[in-house]
Amino acid sequence: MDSTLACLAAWMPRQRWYSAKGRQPSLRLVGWWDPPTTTAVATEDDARVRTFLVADEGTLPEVLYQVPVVARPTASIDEASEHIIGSPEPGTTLLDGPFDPAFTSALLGLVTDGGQGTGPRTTALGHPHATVSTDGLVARVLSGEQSNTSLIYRRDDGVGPIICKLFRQLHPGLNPDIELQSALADAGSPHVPGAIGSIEGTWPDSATAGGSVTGSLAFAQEFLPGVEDAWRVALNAASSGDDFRAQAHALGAATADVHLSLAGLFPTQPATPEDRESTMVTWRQRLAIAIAEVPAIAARREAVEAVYARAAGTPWPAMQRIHGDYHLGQVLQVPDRGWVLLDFEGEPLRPMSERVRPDLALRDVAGMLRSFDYVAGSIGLGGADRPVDAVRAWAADARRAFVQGYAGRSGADLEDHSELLAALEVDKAVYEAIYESRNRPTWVAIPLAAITRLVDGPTPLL
Ligand SMILES: Nc1ncnc2c1ncn2[C@@H]1O[C@H](COP(=O)(O)OP(=O)(O)O)[C@@H](O)[C@H]1O
Ligand SMILES: O=P(O)(O)O[C@H]1O[C@H](CO)[C@@H](O[C@H]2O[C@H](CO)[C@@H](O)[C@H](O)[C@H]2O)[C@H](O)[C@H]1O
Repeated sequence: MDSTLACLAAWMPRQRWYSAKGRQPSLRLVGWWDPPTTTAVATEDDARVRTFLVADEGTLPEVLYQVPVVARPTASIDEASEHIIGSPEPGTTLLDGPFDPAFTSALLGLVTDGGQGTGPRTTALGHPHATVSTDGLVARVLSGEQSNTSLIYRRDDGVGPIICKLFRQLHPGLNPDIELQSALADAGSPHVPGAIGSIEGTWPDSATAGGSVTGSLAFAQEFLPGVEDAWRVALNAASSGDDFRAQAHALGAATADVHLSLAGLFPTQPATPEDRESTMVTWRQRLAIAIAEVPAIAARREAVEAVYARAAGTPWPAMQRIHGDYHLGQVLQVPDRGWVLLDFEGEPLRPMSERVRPDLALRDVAGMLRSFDYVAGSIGLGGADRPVDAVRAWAADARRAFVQGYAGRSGADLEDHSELLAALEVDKAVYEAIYESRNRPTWVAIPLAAITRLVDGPTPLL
């Protein structure tokens, strides 16, 4: 067992989903679950599928990771495979589960047919949400920069594609990605993919002797094939100088639609003095972390605090459930359907307990406004042919059109909340500075420049 943990500890730091970049994990085994014996995997005798739940005690608070592995005889493995985790005992090799059909078929079976995976004081319960045919579906791992691991299941003829997201970091409670998107899809919103099923886990609670915790392990949705995400669409448009105003306007309207739906499906509440205080505390704590990790921000500390103080002195709209980490990469452009939103998990750097609370819908508006600036910033970083001023003008146009689309559909007058929106934009840029310094240090210049610009003279809304 120890050697399995040692294999995982050596391998995890190289994985995109591992959050403590640059540091070896200090792993404790919390539990594991094996798929039900009814799934296809049971018939493959030389593959053993096991999903480990391991806590990294080297971070505060500790992070609980979900790590599916497949053990196969070493003799049957291609040594050059990129998906080898290690060899815990002579003759056995552990492989990264999402790249092995024994795991991917077991996962799909649980999500679409139901059933229960089990291990010591650990279970994985499948909750099918829609009836789908899984005949002939073959899995591949979605490549790219992701906090989780997503598998796309499809047939050669393109029939029935499904995407199943395996949550890598586990938290108690229903994951907001499942909670919000399933509710929106069931209410008939065209702005999220259809829900197909999920897996709920129960594992030992490290905080209470003998206690257990229940939380989400995986979520499967309709996969929308052959579409581009809004980041790619916007980047192409900005690089070639194409007009993006109509698309940005429609994106603003779709965002407002989703906010209106969420406000109808989940409770809303007026922003109490306690809500304001806790938001201010979060803003200040985030600023302190950002200054510690990106010292250049220190020179702007007072100016940032002044923006926060101005926002605190204005009326706030009601709080409601929101997307929580809204940016262009979270939206797909789908022909004949319009903009479709994904990934309602909230900001990965924020504690889950905060992400599931009612929040300011303007936080999402601010997130998308920052994203238009990122388009310009990333083109600038890449040394593009287009003049910087032209790309900045493109971003300003997109910003205006998005705000108009949002205001038109929601009926909200954003000018009434411009101080609050400015503070949320600054807070998002502060978050991004932390995120980039940890994950993409060469991009940190984008949020840094934005902080300066935003505090020196707030960007006009329109
Ligand atoms: N239903 C879907 N249809 C098509 N593509 C999708 C779908 N869901 C996710 N994707 C693609 O997968 C990427 C990652 O998904 P996301 O939910 O944002 O994962 P993560 O939580 O790992 O960031 C998205 O940016 C999108 O390109
Ligand atoms: O998609 P995730 O939930 O993993 O979000 C995290 O990563 C994003 C980067 O992939 C990051 O977004 C930032 O970069 C985007 C361009 O790559 C840009 O469009 C966003 O506006 C910017 O915030 C996101 O902040 C982070 O939480």
